[in-house]
Amino acid sequence: MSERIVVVAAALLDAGRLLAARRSAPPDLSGRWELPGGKVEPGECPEAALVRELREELGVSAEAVARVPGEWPLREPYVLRVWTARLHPASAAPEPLQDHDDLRWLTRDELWDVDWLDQDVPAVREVAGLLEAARNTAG
Ligand SMILES: Nc1nc2c([nH]c(=O)n2[C@H]2C[C@H](O)[C@@H](COP(=O)(O)OP(=O)(O)OP(=O)(O)O)O2)c(=O)[nH]1
Repeated sequence: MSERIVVVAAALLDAGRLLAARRSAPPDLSGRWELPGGKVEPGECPEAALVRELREELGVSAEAVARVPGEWPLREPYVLRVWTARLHPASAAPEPLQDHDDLRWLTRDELWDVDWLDQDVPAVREVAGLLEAARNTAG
């Protein structure tokens, strides 16, 4: 039986918009859009991994807010878990420093304008529900 490796990804939210990142590698994923993140290292807690990946990949200072319910299989042995996250007030703006070549802040109505990785679609659907609920609460 193979060990599962958790990939943590951020639904980084700001003013009702979600950050989408376009992968620049590897070739089979490049050009497709994902939630930024990466593999949890041995002994690391998932929220810390998320903060580390966001710093390395986007140059931001951010924090995990809440787990998005669900877990989605990626290619073996990886599984995807998603947290909502927010930028700290003093954070730099995200830049595609590593693994990505473009970033977009998407409103609820723009969420499906990018070509998400197939395996990310169920996770993005969950996040869409959260954005919808937030919009309804905000009136
Ligand atoms: N970060 C991220 N990875 C995803 C998503 N969807 C998806 O299939 N993946 C895959 C791509 C990779 O095979 C794996 C995570 O790899 P990564 O390259 O982001 O992880 P990492 O930063 O820890 O990379 P490395 O240290 O191995 O170079 O999960 C997603 O939404 N976010």
